[in-house]
Amino acid sequence: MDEYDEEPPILVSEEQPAAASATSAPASLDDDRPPEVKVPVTIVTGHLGSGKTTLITRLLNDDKHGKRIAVILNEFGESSGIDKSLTMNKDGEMAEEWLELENGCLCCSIKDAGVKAVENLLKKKGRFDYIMLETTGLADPGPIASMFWLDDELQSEIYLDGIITVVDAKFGMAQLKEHSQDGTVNEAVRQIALADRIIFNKIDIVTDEAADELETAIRTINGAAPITRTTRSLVPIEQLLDLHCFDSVFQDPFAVSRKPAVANGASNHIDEAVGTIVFSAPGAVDLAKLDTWLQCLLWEGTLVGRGRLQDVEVLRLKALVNVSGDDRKHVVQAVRELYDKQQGARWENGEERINKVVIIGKQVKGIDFETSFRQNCLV
Ligand SMILES: Nc1nc2c(ncn2[C@@H]2O[C@H](COP(=O)(O)OP(=O)(O)OP(=O)(O)O)[C@@H](O)[C@H]2O)c(=O)[nH]1
Repeated sequence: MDEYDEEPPILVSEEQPAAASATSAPASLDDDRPPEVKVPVTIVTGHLGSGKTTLITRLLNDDKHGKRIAVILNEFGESSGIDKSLTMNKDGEMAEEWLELENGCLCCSIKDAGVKAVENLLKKKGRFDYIMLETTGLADPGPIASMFWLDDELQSEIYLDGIITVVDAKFGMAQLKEHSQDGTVNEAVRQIALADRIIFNKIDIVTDEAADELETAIRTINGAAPITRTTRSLVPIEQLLDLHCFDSVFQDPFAVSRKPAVANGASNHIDEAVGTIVFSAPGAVDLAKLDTWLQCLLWEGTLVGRGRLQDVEVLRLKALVNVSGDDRKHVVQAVRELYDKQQGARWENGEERINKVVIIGKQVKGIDFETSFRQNCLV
């Protein structure tokens, strides 16, 4: 694979001064080693009891994938089939013990799936070739995802493959309807908004109508992530691992987003404010203009040519862009105010060079991002 060997991706964050950030920030694929050397990390998130541990346990017990997966679990669920909690509290410090399974997989249960756990895991590099990281049910996966962009050491060793969100078919609707005390987007909605793939689990205990209603609500929030209905988180491995959601061209979100977003007013009681905007625009993008556009949107909350966006909060942005003078596709990924640009594969001969943008966030509906993009990002 030589797609990533020419130009480092750009990483920027609000904390970094804008002038320094875009060119000098560490890049996730910017060293000399081919990307294959880096270990992929998949974040598995989802509300309490949705089936995350069930999903990961299946993967651990499956030896057909031929991977030595290292799993960081927040805690072992009853269903894990692993009857030993491996976290011990030594003098107030968390000590980790890694359990090696028969098929070579490694497993560790900790209270906090943060940088430290991954750093400790990397000391065992060579003994695994994939990392699954389960967040707690109430976690916002945004900061966890961005730690793989922000931490220099981590991102030279590993890359974020994707975020998988498990949704509970039985309680998912109630979880989406919960209103957070401070009026911010609740965690269940956030977890869906950030997902690259959605596992719609526990289908066995709901009616088709209830499942359809919830799927419509999910689709209203995130119109881009493919949804797979499952029982006991049973999902083909190729829908979980090696998705390259963050560093390659995403699957055509246009196909799923064209589905009708709302049926029977299904989403009327959930946090309606969160939705997905998808648009495409022909033409070539000027990278500097695109940076300005993204920074205004993600850092300042303004849309170039339109001014301040009242109450808008971008939770996730993905774009495939045709950069002027470059025969490779560029992929933009943002999780809240952090964004990352990377070169992808070459445009095929005869392929239509079109820019595609997906924006998932609060109060984004009805805003004309497309016109602003066309007028301010193209050469
Ligand atoms: N009926 C039914 N039960 C399921 C399904 N998937 C998981 N469960 C059960 O739901 C419970 C919670 O599953 P877990 O996999 O532990 O969920 P989790 O998301 O890891 O839970 P937390 O770690 O508490 O957030 C367990 O008792 C599972 O056996 C399903 O598809 N159908």
